[in-house]
Amino acid sequence: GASSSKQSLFAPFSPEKCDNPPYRTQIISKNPLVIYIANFLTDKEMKHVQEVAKDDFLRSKVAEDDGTSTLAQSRTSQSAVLTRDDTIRCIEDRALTFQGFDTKREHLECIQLVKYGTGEKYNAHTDWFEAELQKTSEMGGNRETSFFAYVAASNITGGGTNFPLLEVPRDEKWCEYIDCDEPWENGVTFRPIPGSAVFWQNIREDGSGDTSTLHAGLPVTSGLKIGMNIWTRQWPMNPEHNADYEDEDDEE
Ligand SMILES: O=C(O)CCC(=O)C(=O)O
Ligand SMILES: [Fe+2]
Repeated sequence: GASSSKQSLFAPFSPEKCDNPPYRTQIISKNPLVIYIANFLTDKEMKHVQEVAKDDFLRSKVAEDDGTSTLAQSRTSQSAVLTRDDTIRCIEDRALTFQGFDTKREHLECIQLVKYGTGEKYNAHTDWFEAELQKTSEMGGNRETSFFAYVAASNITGGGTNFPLLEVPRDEKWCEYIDCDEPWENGVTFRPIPGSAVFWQNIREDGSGDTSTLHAGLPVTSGLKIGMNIWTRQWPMNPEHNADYEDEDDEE
C-alpha cells in the first residue's frame, strides 16, 4: 500500500486557492513543439517542494525494455517523487490547463524532482518510450508531453538542458534563456533558471515518438541543480502503476 499514500487523487482540493504566477511563454520551435515558460513556478512553490522532498532523494533510474527501471551511468542524479499535496496539485493544475481543457489529472505521472551535484548529468535520451512494456494502457500509454522546470540552481556552472537536434534562429533575444556560448552545432541549451520551465511534445500526431526531442541534462560543473519533471501520459494511468518505481524506501 505504499503507492496509495503518494496519490490521494480524490481528496478535496480548491483550485481557486492556487497562487498562480503570471508566467510568460515563448515558442522556441513549432516542430517539435517546444515552449519556454518563464516564471512557471513561484518562489513559495520552489521552497515547498524542496522542503517536502528533502529526505526522499534516491539515485535516479532509467527505464528498461522489460518494463522495469535500473541504475545507470548515463543518469547520475538523484530523484524524489512528490506526494500530491495542495501546492503540488496547484502545479499539476497549471500544467494541465496549459495543455488544454480535456487533459485530466489522471494522465499525470507523480511529479518528480531530480537533483544534480557537481559532475552529475543525464545523457541524451528521449522521455518517450520505445519499449511496449513502458507504455501499456495501465501506464497510460506513452509520455505525450514533458515539462522540465528548474527549481534550484545555486552557484551553478553547467547543468543546462541541451536539445542537440533543435535549431533556433540565432538572435541575441534568445540569450536570456538559451546559452549563447554553446556552439551553434550543439543545438539549443536552456539555462537552468529557477522558476522557468521548458515544455515539449514527445509524441507526433500519428502516435509515434518524436526523435527530435532528444535532450540531455548537461553535467553540473559546479554548484547544485534541482529540476522538476511533469510528464503527461496519452491516457489516464492506473494509479497503482504511478511512481511505484521509486517507492522502495516506503516499504516497511
Ligand atoms: O536535467 C535536465 O536538464 C533534464 C532532465 C531530464 O531530461 C529528465 O529528467 O528526463
Ligand atoms: Fe528527459
